[in-house]
Amino acid sequence: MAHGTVAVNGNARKPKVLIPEKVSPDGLALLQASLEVHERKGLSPEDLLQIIGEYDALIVRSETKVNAALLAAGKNLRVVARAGVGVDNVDLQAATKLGIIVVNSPQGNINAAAEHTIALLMAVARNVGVASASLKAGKWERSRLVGIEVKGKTLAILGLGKVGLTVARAAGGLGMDLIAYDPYANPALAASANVEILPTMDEVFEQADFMTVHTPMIASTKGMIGETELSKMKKTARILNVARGGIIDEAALLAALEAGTIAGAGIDVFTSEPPKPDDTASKLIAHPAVVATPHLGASTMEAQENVSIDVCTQVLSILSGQLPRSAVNAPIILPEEYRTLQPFVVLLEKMGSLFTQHFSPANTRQQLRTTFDLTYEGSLASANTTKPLFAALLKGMLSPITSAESLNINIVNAELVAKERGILINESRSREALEQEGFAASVTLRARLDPRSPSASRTIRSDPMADATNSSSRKKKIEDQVITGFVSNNTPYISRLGRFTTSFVPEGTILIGRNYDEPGKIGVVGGRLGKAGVNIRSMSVAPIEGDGDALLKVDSVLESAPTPQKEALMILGVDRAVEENVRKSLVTEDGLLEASIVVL
Ligand SMILES: NC(=O)c1ccc[n+]([C@@H]2O[C@H](COP(=O)([O-])OP(=O)(O)OC[C@H]3O[C@@H](n4cnc5c(N)ncnc54)[C@H](O)[C@@H]3O)[C@@H](O)[C@H]2O)c1
Ligand SMILES: O=C(O)[C@H](O)COP(=O)(O)O
Repeated sequence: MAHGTVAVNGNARKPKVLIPEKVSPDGLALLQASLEVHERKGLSPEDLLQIIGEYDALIVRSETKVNAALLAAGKNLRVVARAGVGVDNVDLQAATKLGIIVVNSPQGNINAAAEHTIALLMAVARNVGVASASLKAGKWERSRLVGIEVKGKTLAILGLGKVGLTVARAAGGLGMDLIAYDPYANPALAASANVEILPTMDEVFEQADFMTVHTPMIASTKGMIGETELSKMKKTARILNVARGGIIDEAALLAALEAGTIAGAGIDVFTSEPPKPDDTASKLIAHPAVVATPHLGASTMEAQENVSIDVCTQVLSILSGQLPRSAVNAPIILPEEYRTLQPFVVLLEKMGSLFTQHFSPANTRQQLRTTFDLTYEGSLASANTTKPLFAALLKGMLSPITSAESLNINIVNAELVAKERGILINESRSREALEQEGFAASVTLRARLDPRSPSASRTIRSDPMADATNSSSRKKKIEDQVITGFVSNNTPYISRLGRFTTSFVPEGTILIGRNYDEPGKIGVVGGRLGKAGVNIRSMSVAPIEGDGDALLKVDSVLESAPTPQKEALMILGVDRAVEENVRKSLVTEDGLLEASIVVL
């Protein structure tokens, strides 16, 4: 059915859309012809709950709390559109369960957020806020309000994604030197913006005259700038946050400003918005060295026009049965492919996430590899399409480092997203039968060390010989970052991880430990986990792949070990999160050589 009408009790009616917040009229105008558009600002949550049942679409910004109760009351709701990026105010899980598509506008306000960052940068450098307040109070304080210039100063960018790069280009125009920390940044894009990517966060904090934060707000970035990080900054340094409240620990920032260990801050976002009078954020806002704005990053006429047109176009698409451009929770797989590919979609998503978490820079002290070989083996080599598998792998790879709203990956946009992120995945098919292994199909993901081809983000080779021909010349360049998986009885399994053969279900919180293959290791690890209140639910021990007796020769750290020793991998499913100090406590002479925690 077209979006012109929907059938209610056999009677056709125009679909209805509710807009309870200020959304630019430019997009709403697109809806008027075919939908009944109701702009109803100032509704209480109770009012909203009362009327939501009448509507087919809901368009919001960040203030409306689209919680599970509201979604459940929305009997006719097919789409919730967020006119902006952040979907923190939408219960995504509940929406997905109810089959309601949530869309957003991931690009529409990037420039506005970047320009706002530059506004805060200049305001902090030149005391614009204090000076304006002082003048309005009838004072003329020229000597007290001497500022600094930004030209020639070092701007450190934490998170070199869409906003971070736009800030970099503008700040480069102001004559600033640019450095960044972002383990997952696209090096080519960084170089094109004259940004030097530094390998550690410490170096970035030490060198910054100005630091600006543009990471997503996810578990790994929450409070990532605290007392320790701030103490590494120059006393003359200033810090900016136009990303999300809570990435910088507000109490630590206030303490650093009060102690004079940093010189100033420009803040647009807060842990709780609007901050309550007793919140630390309110003390921060009141501090004379702080320039603060009430979450205005996206508040420009242009950005509001962009996001409004973007989401309204998507509302029209969804109501007419088409795939939207930026659905936060859209299905990766079309119904007709569901039966055959769905279990492998799950496997590939898990493999991608496992790759990022296990082989992440935190564990290996290396950057995430950005060129991969993905081989479909056995019956999977004859699949009509591998697009959903490619999309699932990419989604899995990015999920541990990306907020939900930026993770809108589906079969329509996966290749483009990979290209934007600088991730090159070469797909190939190998029809060799796998029957002897006990399952019909498997998938192998292998990271490459060799220089990457800059052109395509997805290439497919169906000739298995192509791999064989090149394999010997490439062998030395390919390192141990390999994962193989298969599906049995609709359950995904990992059968190889790095140099180790294994068999485990990638599900829940898993501790992966590499150790010398000696008695007593499991006892040591189990004891230390037990002491920290962590129960082991499942366990498997994996020898080195292909040759359980192989001696350790490959790892550079261990090459320098006095006598080569056998190694094994310990894979423990645990019942709760393992704190960083507990993980570290496992890496000792009598314990593990290396430990990573992954959540799958
Ligand atoms: N104030 C506003 O009104 C406003 C407007 C738009 C966007 N935002 C916020 O700005 C932020 C950036 O948005 P974006 O569109 O550029 O996102 P993005 O996903 O394009 O970029 C985020 C970058 O952060 C990097 N990153 C992830 N974890 C990291 C870590 N631990 N250390 C260093 N880098 C890490 C990622 O690799 C990525 O390059 C988001 O938090 C977004 O919600 C705020
Ligand atoms: O997530 C976003 O898009 C920005 O933070 C802006 O939010 P807003 O639409 O409430 O201004």
